[in-house]
Amino acid sequence: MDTQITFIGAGNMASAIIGGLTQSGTAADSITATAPDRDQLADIGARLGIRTTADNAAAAATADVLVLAVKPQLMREVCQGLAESVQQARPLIISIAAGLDATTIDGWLGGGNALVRCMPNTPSLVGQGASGLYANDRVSNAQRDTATRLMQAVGLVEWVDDESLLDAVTAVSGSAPAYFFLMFEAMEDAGVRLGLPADTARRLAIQTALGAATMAGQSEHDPATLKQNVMSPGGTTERAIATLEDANLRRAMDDAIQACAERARQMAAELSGER
Ligand SMILES: NC(=O)C1=CN([C@@H]2O[C@H](COP(=O)(O)OP(=O)(O)OC[C@H]3O[C@@H](n4cnc5c(N)ncnc54)[C@H](OP(=O)(O)O)[C@@H]3O)[C@@H](O)[C@H]2O)C=CC1
Ligand SMILES: O=C(O)[C@@H]1CCC=N1
Repeated sequence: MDTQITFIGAGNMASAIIGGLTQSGTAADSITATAPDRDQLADIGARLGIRTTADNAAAAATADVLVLAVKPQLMREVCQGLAESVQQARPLIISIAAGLDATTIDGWLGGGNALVRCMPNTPSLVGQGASGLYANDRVSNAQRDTATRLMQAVGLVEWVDDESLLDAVTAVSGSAPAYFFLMFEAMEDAGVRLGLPADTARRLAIQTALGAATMAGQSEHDPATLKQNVMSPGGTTERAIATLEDANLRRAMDDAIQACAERARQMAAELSGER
């Protein structure tokens, strides 16, 4: 029988991963998702063909892999409701919650669990996700492979040995699709100011990002060299890049990424106090 995967929570991130999994060949009937809202469940069930239920404990009882995908603020209550099933079935737990540390979640689940913390991102929906993973010391090599296979089905997987680095992963990839979406908004607005139709400006900006990302991923050159290759001396790009450097884009990006990681640490401190 296929590995049974249960998602507790069927929101943005869970549906992005589930959508990516079903598109990459995972059998829909091996996936179950739970949520309190039956309309939301009916929608995701109809869209993705997966099993759905509002009964968290029952869904956990039959899981080989249990993905915790609720908001961090709800995690304590949800885990405590799952503890009995988890203690009996002993699935591999994968938490995708920002901030919350493995020991806290394991404690809420009654302790002694093999637990992987994963920080994914929403491009998982189109098979272009990027996830950072950390395993606690109860996770076997076979379970590590299971977690790798699961998340590799929806994109890039990078393991970290130090759990605190997941806050950096959150800042550099988990939250980062939003940084690029902000950039697309800004580029579209600027293109419109120059007279382009909005949809043309949007398509050009998005395709350029896709092209630049694909090129940077495949090239033997680093991003600084690729950037230099676009900049003809005295030309247009040089002027644009100088403007961005003068506006201190690097500093703004560094501030944003440090603030994001700091917020993840803050959330962990706030929420683990409830242990
Ligand atoms: N969004 C993102 O880009 C990323 C999110 N994450 C993490 O993923 C987790 C989920 O975030 P996101 O998907 O954005 O949040 P959403 O609010 O979109 O999804 C949360 C889901 O949990 C459901 N839910 C609420 N209460 C319960 C309950 N008691 N039992 C079962 N399900 C419940 C919600 O249902 P309802 O809508 O009815 O309340 C909803 O389906 C968070 O911990 C976040 O830190 C990690 C990486 C990226
Ligand atoms: O904004 C958040 O808290 C979540 C975690 C990473 C992306 N979204």
